[in-house]
Amino acid sequence: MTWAPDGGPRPLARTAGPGADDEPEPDAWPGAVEDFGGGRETAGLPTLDFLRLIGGGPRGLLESQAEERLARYGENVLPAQRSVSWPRRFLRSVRDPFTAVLFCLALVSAAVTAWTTACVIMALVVVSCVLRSSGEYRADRSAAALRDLVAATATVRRRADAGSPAVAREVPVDQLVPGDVVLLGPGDLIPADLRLLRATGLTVHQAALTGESAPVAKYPVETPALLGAAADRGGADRDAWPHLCLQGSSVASGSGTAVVVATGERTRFAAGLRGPSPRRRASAFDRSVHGISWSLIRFMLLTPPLVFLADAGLRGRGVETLPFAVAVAVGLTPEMLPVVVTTTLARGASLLARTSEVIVKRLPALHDLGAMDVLCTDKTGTLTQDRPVVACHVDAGGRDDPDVLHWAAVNSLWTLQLAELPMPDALDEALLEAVEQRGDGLLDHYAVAALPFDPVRRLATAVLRTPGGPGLHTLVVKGSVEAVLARCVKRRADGRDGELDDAARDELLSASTELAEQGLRVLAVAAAERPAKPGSSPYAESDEYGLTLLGMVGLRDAAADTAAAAVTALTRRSVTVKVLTGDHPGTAARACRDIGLDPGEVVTGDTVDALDDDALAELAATTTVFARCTPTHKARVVRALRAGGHVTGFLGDGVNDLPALDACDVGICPRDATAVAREAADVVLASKDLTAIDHAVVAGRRSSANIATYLRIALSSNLGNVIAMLTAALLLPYLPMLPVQVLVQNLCFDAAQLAFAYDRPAAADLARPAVLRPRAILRFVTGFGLINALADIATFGVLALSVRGFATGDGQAAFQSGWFTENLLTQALVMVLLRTGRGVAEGRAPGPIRLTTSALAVIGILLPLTPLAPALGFTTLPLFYYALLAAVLMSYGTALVMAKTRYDAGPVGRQGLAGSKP
Ligand SMILES: Nc1ncnc2c1ncn2[C@@H]1O[C@H](COP(=O)(O)OP(=O)(O)OP(=O)(O)O)[C@@H](O)[C@H]1O
Repeated sequence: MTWAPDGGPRPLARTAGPGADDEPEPDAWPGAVEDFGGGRETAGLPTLDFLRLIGGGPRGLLESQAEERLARYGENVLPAQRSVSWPRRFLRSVRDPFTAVLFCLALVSAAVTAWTTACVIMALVVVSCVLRSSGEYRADRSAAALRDLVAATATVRRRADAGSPAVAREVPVDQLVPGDVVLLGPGDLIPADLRLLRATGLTVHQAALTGESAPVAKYPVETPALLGAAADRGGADRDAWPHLCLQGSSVASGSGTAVVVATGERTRFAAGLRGPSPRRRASAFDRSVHGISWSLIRFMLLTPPLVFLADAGLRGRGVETLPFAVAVAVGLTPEMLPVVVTTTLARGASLLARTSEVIVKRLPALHDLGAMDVLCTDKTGTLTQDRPVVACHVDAGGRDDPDVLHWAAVNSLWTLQLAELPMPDALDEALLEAVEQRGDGLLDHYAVAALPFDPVRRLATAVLRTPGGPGLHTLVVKGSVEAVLARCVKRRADGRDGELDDAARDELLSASTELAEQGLRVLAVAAAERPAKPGSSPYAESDEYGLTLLGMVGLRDAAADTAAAAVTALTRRSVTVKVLTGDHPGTAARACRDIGLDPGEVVTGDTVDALDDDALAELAATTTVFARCTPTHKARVVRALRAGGHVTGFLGDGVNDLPALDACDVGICPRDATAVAREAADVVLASKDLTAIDHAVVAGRRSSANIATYLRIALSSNLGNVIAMLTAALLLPYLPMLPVQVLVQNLCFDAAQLAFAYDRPAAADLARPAVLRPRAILRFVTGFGLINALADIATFGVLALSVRGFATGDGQAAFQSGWFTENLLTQALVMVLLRTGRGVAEGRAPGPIRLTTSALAVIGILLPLTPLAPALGFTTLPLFYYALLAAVLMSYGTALVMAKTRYDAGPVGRQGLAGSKP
């Protein structure tokens, strides 16, 4: 990394574009270019020619020009953010694997001319797709509305009219137009395709474009010779061109001023979106819900051939049983799972936004919040207020020395001034404020170059013209004690410079630890005077050597008001909180103690570097605080925790948290986080109150519990029915239910179960991480499926007693009607009794559940008595049957309650949704 004195056209230097003085008026350059796509010809033009071509200038557009261009080129919105049309939405839901399997089963039925079965299955497909697309439409709309609340903004320079000065102001990113001049600082998203006019130590993350994880240096290129070289290096690949910053990347460090060359769908990022979308890492949601779905689909596909073979082998039936076999497979399918999942998550997310101001940007993240058992968080700005106040300033001998504060503030002032950062860092602001209060003049110095703070190097440097020393430059460096000390050879104590031997270094390190243990953030300040470099040779990192340590500044940053309450609440919910910070181990440990979190033994980034992935996973499981972490360390710890089987969340607000936010299962950030953190996070906390995370966790668990309830009840009931149906099919000379009856029953049960999206789960389900584990669900389904099958088989007995001609074909319609009624009634019973939230504390079932279970029971009893009955092959039943059926239902209900009580007290039940690990 290099930087330059006195602003010349050099890499990473504060390099001036065409100055404000020689800037022609915008009207002299009519916006004549239709294609701002940054093609090679335009990107290869010298800056001034390019600005002329696009009708812009470094002082920014006039507001009227910006309006015109907005009308002409449209909003700066990516095609993927536009709303999806209804036909596309419908087609997308058809692509769901459950729907695809149903579709295949309908085709099989049509192939054997079982038209009624085929039609009913198709009706099921259409109902499920319509419900799913409309659910998704509502979910997308509310998610988009929620996302708008945290929409990104960009800092642009615009003028009210030709005579007015340029004013930097925030505009929503979608209002940016070609020719706008944008200011960039650390943590900013690159809001469109940009060409740099100036840059200071600018590096960008462009992993989304190139997959390259390390930040890449960017700088303006103006002279034809340099431009030619850059173009040759970059070739057709514009990501590699140093003077172009492309949408989809973000600022890692430094600052810059750039002109917008392409917006919306003309950006390179938008072009990439037209191809296959990049795969997101598999989250906890993908692993559980998708895992369960695929196990079921395999099971469903196996069922028709098995039923068909059993019927053919044991009863000698032929191809006529195929529609029945298909109907049984359909009966086994929880085809409403996607609808229940979407409705449950969307409802949870919108409730959360209304009640706790938590914005869930990606719906499955709500499930992942509920499943999260470890929350990693950074310290500054999340657990602390990020409003530091200077508490002390000492020289390298430990004596109070205002000069140290003075030089630290000089460094802050000039790194901010030269870097033209849109927003100052809180530490720099605190230093400047402290000096201002003392009435100390900082402008006696004139800086020639600066390298703003970089969280990886943990240093910021300003180069000043040495007052009264012509031909001399003074480097003023501030940063973490370790980073600064490593570049020092002397120390200044009591106004005198002395050698810095190993003993003195150790002494200084322990002095900084002492300050840190008092909860202070510590900055070391150093300086060096040396001959000025000639204008053409830029300063580089390698110039930060041979410094004299001036001393240290301690700053106090109080704990965030609600941090302690949030940690207590999360611990109570069995979520382990871990802190990953770039700060000093002592400061981190003290900050933890201040909020009631035992820091244990603090591990530093150096230790992380020394461990392989397995060893790190082991250490991460038992460590509470990782300090002196670079962004890469934070991401490695998060990945290690995930590899160790933990569903891991990350709460962070800065550019140094970006890799960790990308690596975790669910990324969370506060609303005033940097734009890039807001973009990367799945969940945004809109209020300052950190306990909102606890509310979000509860909402996630509630959603998962409701999805689990649906799965357990749908699958156990379906399994019981299928077992009983197969038994009956093998014993009876006719089918126990006509295919159409199986499908109607299935449709009614599916519709009733949509109410589970509105259920209120048991308090115990909200106390632990809610991971949907296929094995735990399967055990439940097998046990309760068998009880259900027994109830069905008992109904055979009842039917055998009450229906005349039961064993011969004469009683077929009555048998099938009786069994249909029993099926719907047992399903209603199961829905009420197997819900988790039916304890005294939870009160009555919510309205939608009461309504749909009642409707299910009423349809079960009345449908065989309605005019529709003959069309469906039903007939009326003797009253005696109903009396016996009541007895079966009572016994079944009692058996269910007893089994459920035993299950809840057993090892799997006690673990709640989590069950055993898959
Ligand atoms: N503006 C700055 N100028 C110079 N040094 C800084 C500046 N900001 C932070 N530092 C130093 O760099 C260290 C690491 O800072 P970094 O921003 O990576 O982490 P943090 O903000 O302290 O913690 P967290 O990771 O919890 O947000 C700090 O402890 C401090 O010594």
